[in-house]
Parts: sequence; C-alpha cells; structure tokens
Amino acid sequence: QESRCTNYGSVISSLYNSIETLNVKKLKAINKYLKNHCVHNNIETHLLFSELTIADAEKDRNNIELIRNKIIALNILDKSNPRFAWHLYVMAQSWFWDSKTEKAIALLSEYKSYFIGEPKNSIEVRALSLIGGYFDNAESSIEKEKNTYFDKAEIKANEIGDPELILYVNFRKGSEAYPDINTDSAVEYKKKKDKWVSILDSVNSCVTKAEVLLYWGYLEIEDKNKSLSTLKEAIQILSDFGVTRTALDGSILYIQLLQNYGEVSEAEFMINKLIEDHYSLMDDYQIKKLYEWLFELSKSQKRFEDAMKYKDNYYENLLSEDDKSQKELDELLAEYKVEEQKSANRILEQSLEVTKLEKENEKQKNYILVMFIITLSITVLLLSLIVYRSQKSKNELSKLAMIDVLTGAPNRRAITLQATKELAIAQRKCQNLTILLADLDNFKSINDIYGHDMGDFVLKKFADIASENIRAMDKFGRWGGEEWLFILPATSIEEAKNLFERLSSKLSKVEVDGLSNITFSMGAVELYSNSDSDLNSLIRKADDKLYIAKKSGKNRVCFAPK
Ligand SMILES: Nc1nc2c(ncn2[C@@H]2O[C@H](COP(=O)(O)OP(=O)(O)OP(=O)(O)O)[C@@H](O)[C@H]2O)c(=O)[nH]1
Repeated sequence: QESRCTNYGSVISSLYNSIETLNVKKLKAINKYLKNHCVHNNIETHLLFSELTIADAEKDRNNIELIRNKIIALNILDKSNPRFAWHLYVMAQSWFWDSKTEKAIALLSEYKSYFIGEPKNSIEVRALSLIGGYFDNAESSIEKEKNTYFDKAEIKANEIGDPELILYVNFRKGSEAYPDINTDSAVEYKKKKDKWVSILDSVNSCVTKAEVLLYWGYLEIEDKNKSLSTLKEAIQILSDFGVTRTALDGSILYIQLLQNYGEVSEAEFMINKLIEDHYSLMDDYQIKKLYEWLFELSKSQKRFEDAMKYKDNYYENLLSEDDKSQKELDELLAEYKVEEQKSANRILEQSLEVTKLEKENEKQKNYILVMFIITLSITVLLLSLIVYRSQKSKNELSKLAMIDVLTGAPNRRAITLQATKELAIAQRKCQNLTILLADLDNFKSINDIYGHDMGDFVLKKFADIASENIRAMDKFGRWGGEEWLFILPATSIEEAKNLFERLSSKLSKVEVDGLSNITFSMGAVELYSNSDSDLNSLIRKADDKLYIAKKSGKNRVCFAPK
C-alpha cells in the first residue's frame, strides 16, 4: 500500500513543515496529493491536523468545530505519536484563534510535562514559545514558569539557526512583554523588541515575518508612510500564504491606521472592499466595527444619507443571525435611533437658526424701510412746509404789494395791471371798454372838519360800496388819495352812468357822526370812441372829464363825447 506513494515520508515532512510555517497554500496542495495518491494507516491523523490548520487560517467556522470534535472523539492526541508536538501546537493554536484561550491554556497545562526536557526540534521550540506566551495570561504559579520555557526555546532556536524560528521565539517573547499588558518594564520590553526587530531583515517572506510587521507597523512606527507600507507588506505576505484570517485582521488594523491618519476616503474604500470580499470570514464584532466606522466616517463628512444607508445595510446583513445578534441589533437600533434623532434635532436646530436669522434680517429690512419712509416723509413734509411757507409769504407779499392797506381795495399798481390786461382783451376781441376815474368831493374839508380818521372811514366806505356794486367782470382800485379807477369791460359809456347812480345812491345813505351827503364826481371814457388806444391817454382823457365834472358842480359824471 505504501508503495503507491513512493515519497510518502517527505510529503508528510513537508506537510508538518507547512503546518509549522502556516503555509496554507502548500498545505492544500499536499492534502490534495495525499488524498489522490497515498493510502496509509496514519494518513487520516495527518489530514485532520492539516485540515484543522487550514480551517483555522481561513477562519472556516463550521469545519474548525467539526474537525476538533473528530480529533477528540478519535482520541488521536497521543503523547506517543512522533508528531505529538505538532498536534498539540495545532490544537492549542486552534482554541486560541477561536477565542477560547482558557481551553488552549488547559490543554497546554495538561501536557506541559511533555516539555520537561530540552526541546528536540523546531516545532517543540514553537510549542514552548506558545506555552510561554499563553501562560502569560494564566494564573500566577504558571506565570513564573514562563521565562524557563522561553529560555529553553531561545537556546534551541539559536542552535538550529533558522532565522524565522529565532524571530518567532523572540517575537512571542517580545510581544508578550509589551509594557502595557504585563509586569515587564519599558526598558526590558525595548531590549526584547529591538532584538526581534534587528532579526526582521534577515528573515525571508513568511507568516511569522508578516505577523511581526503587522504588530510593529501598527504599534511602533510613528512615520505615517512607513507604518502604512509595513502593514501593506504584511497583508500581502499573509495573502500569498493563504492565511486569510490574519490578512483580514491586518486589513482591519490598516483601516484603523488610515482613520488615525485622517485618510478618510481611502479608509471608506477599504472597508467597503473588505465587506464585499470577506464578509463570510468576519465575525459579528468585526462587521459591527466596520459598519460603525462607515457610519462615523460619513457622518463626520456630514453625508447623513450615506450614514443612514450604512446603518440600514448592517441591519439587513445581520437579520438572519441568532438571538445574540438580535440583541446587538436591538442595541444598535436604539443607538441608531438616538443618532438619527440627534441628526434630526441638529437639522431642526439649524433650520430654526436660519428662520431666526431670516426673521431678524426681515425685521432689520423692515426697520430700515420704515426709517427710510419716516425720514423721507419728514424731509418731504419739511420741504413742503418750507415751500408752502415761502410760497405763502411770497403770496402774502405779492398780495400786499397789490392791495391798498387802508381800504383793502386793489392799489394803483394792481388796477393798472388789470386795466392793461382788460384793454388788451377788449382790443383783441374788438369789444368795447369803459374807463372811469372817480374822486370824492370836498374830501379835504371832511378831513379838516371831522378829522383824518373820518376821512379814512369815508375812503373805506367808498371802497366797500364800490366792490359790492360793480359786476363780477368789472375791476376797480384806488388810483391815489381819494381818487378811484374803474374798468368796465364790454361796457358802453352810457352804461357807466348807471354805475355812477348806483354808487351815489349808496354813498348818500352813509351818515356818521354828523357827516352825511357824501358825494363824488366821475370822468368817463370809452375805447371805441377813441383813436388813442393806450391806457395812459385813455386815463388822461377820463381825468379831463373828471376835471370838467368837478368844475361844473361836482356830484356828477362827465363823458367824453362819442
Ligand atoms: N383822511 C385822509 N385824507 C387824505 C388821504 N389821501 C389824501 N387825503 C387828503 O385829501 C385831500 C384832498 O384835497 P383836495 O385835493 O384839495 O380835494 P377836495 O378837498 O376833495 O376838493 P375837490 O376835489 O375839488 O372836491 C387832501 O387834504 C389830502 O390830504 C387819506 O388817505 N386819508
């Protein structure tokens, strides 16, 4: 049977070597070869540990539990097996990677007596380093043994002289000694760390190197580019070797680092890619973390719609999970609702603020408008007042300039203007016009006998009677002293006589303080009967007629002949 597989021994050695160096791709090829070409009594045992290693490295949840149960059921973890150290190493790693550290510690404690002597080969060196590392978290009695295991492992690793193995031992020793998580001092830790960092360059591409680079690039390097490139290199090595579980952890660390460095869009791109490519390999915690980051990243950029979309995606993806997930989901939902409420509140606050500002702005605009209108109104009012008052004074002045102060009748200037105007109209329309010049009789005597006040009274009385007894179209005014000029448009000289009669009759009725029988004389001239048509010559002629009226006995009207 064995002859069917001539190189069986070397294939098995290669298999355990690949288990030791976690070369998953090679392990898969060997498994395939063994299944197709070899038949051997022990082949089932070898394959089980090989497959457990692959399932662990690929985080194949279903198979990990299945294979482990099979190993326990078949009772093949046997100290007498020449490959026992490998088997123990694989089992312990499997519990450890499956987040069941207490099972790993229990297993290693159970079999630690196997390692009482010196380690015989590289896998025993690794197993001892594992024990040393695991016991770091265990009870204090075991803690004391830790250094003995590490010391023995280091001596043997140096003796074997394999740089990867030396790096493995030193890395376990160094990383477990990280000052934050154990009792070693910072100086002690630095010493250990410097040692494995100095070995790093001499080690070829391997999973141990990738793990060191991950740890180192994430925790130790402060330079942004160096740190990111170190993590990238580690992830690349892990992918090349097919260790998807650690490649995934590395990618998550890489994304976290991107966020720390503020490379937000690159981080978002990487998270989405990770979810797309490796969703089935991630546990709930990792998925939750990634969606939380997506939510926070988009929220910090005020892309609230995207933030909500990421939360929704997370619910959809976890809806089919068990009760634990449901509980987490409920918690997240509550958290999401709070966030949603907060966002809504923020938007509401902002819109209220905007409305407030708009209102204030509107108020201010209205205020400015009202102030403008008030100012304008006041200005217009003041201007109007000024204009009105100046117009009024102007009117008053011009009125004063045209009125005889004593009698209130138009003065010489006013009646001259009126006469000129009426004469022009009459001439244009070819109408007749009569001009009368009246003079109170014996006025000097009135003054002398009754006093000037009486004289003034008589003047006023004459003015009143004249204004009340002329037609609306007729004009009259004080020509000077006790002399009056009348203009009667469209009137013949005969009709002027009627006016004289009317005025005389009224004046004769005036009786005051013994004064009565007041009379006046009048000279009249009409336009048609005159060859001279200018005002002055007409007035002069009327004056001539007045003179004649006086001379011929007063209290009468004298006409110029037609
Ligand atoms: N009280 C008063 N007297 C005036 C006014 N204006 C002129 N007189 C006077 O009127 C008088 C006119 O006198 P005369 O020109 O001699 O005329 P008369 O006495 O009426 O004589 P006859 O015209 O011939 O009837 C003068 O004594 C003037 O001083 C005035 O405004 N008020």
